[in-house]
Amino acid sequence: MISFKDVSKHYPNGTTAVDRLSLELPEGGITVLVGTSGCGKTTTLRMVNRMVEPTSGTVSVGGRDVLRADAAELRRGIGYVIQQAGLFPHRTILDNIATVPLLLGWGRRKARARAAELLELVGLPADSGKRYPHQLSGGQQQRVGVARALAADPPVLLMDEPFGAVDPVVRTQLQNELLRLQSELRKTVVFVTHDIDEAVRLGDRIAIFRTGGHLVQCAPPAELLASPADDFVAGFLGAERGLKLLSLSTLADVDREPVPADGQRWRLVTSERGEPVGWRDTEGPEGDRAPLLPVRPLRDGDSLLTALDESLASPAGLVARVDADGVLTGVTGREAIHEYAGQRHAEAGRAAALKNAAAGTDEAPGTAEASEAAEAPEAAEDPKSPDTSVTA
Ligand SMILES: Nc1ncnc2c1ncn2[C@@H]1O[C@H](COP(=O)(O)OP(=O)(O)OP(=O)(O)O)[C@@H](O)[C@H]1O
Repeated sequence: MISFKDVSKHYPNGTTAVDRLSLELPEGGITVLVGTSGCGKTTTLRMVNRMVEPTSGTVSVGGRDVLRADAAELRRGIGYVIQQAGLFPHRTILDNIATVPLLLGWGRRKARARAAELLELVGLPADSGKRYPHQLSGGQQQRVGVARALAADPPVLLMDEPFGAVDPVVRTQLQNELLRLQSELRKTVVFVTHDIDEAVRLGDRIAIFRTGGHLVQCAPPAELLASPADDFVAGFLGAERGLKLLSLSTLADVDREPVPADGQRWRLVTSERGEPVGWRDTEGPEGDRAPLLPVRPLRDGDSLLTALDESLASPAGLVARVDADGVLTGVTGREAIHEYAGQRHAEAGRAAALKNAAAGTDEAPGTAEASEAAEAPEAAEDPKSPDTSVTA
């Protein structure tokens, strides 16, 4: 869908912002560009909609060289979201969202109706449409920015640090919203961030750049975490790579074990409806009258990192697992989580090794050429990216 072939961007002052970049961005997936400040992420992003033109090489969208396209037409097919949303201050929220449909000549009524639909899609109340940007919170403005970018249903969405200016709680909400929207809309998204945790959460693939506009590695998050190409990537991913890898898996991936039977030390006490209410130490001096210790029941969709945390907090070393109604369905122990984490790590590492082997020795692991060369069937699957799954 989007492809960079040997693309460089040199500015007249001698700066090389992007240096011989070759990269294929999978259709319908989120590719996150990360790297140190000034490494060329924004320049790369802006070459997609031709806000910046490459000095050499070819950038194409949908098989078409962007330099041969009419710039205005090209941009209508590409949504663009920036930090601080960039809304027009003197237009209402509805009119902000309707900007591109109006430019496309949709007519006011149809454009407004589409804007109202989008307001709902991004989780804003209908009455916020009549307000002006300054009357919304920063997080709400970002949602409007996303709605505006999606208004004409473009196949491509460029997002340049869209959630960089909001607090961590709102940021997590916006990330969840984006993942929800993306599961419905399947846009080809290019997302720039400084935050590696954000990249791991959102990316089907992560491209890591280093100063001077060099792409160092591009791979699914699990593969990057299990097998960083070099010390720079490892440093960028930070400590606790194993834990970050756990955050990519869910509890559904690990088997349930039976709830401890009577006669075992820790009893999981449940309500009449079968909801876990606490752990009781039956071997303590108070026996069956011992006070209950807290339990935090988890569902299949909770991340394994959360599950590991709960297993450490649980006096029994067990996670209480419940169904959608909160009813106990079994438990999972620390050891099982640990064992699964080890396997996943090894699997992702093997996938990266296979890719390197298929690509020859002189390729950095996970660069575009390398990933094309190896579609290994036994590779690790990336849970977030059905379209790009088994990318090896
Ligand atoms: N118009 C310009 N003229 C000259 N140099 C530029 C211009 N735009 C960007 N640069 C330089 O190109 C390099 C890459 O810039 P770019 O904005 O793409 O980096 P970035 O990775 O997005 O940075 P940041 O994370 O800080 O936003 C930087 O050294 C920057 O100073």
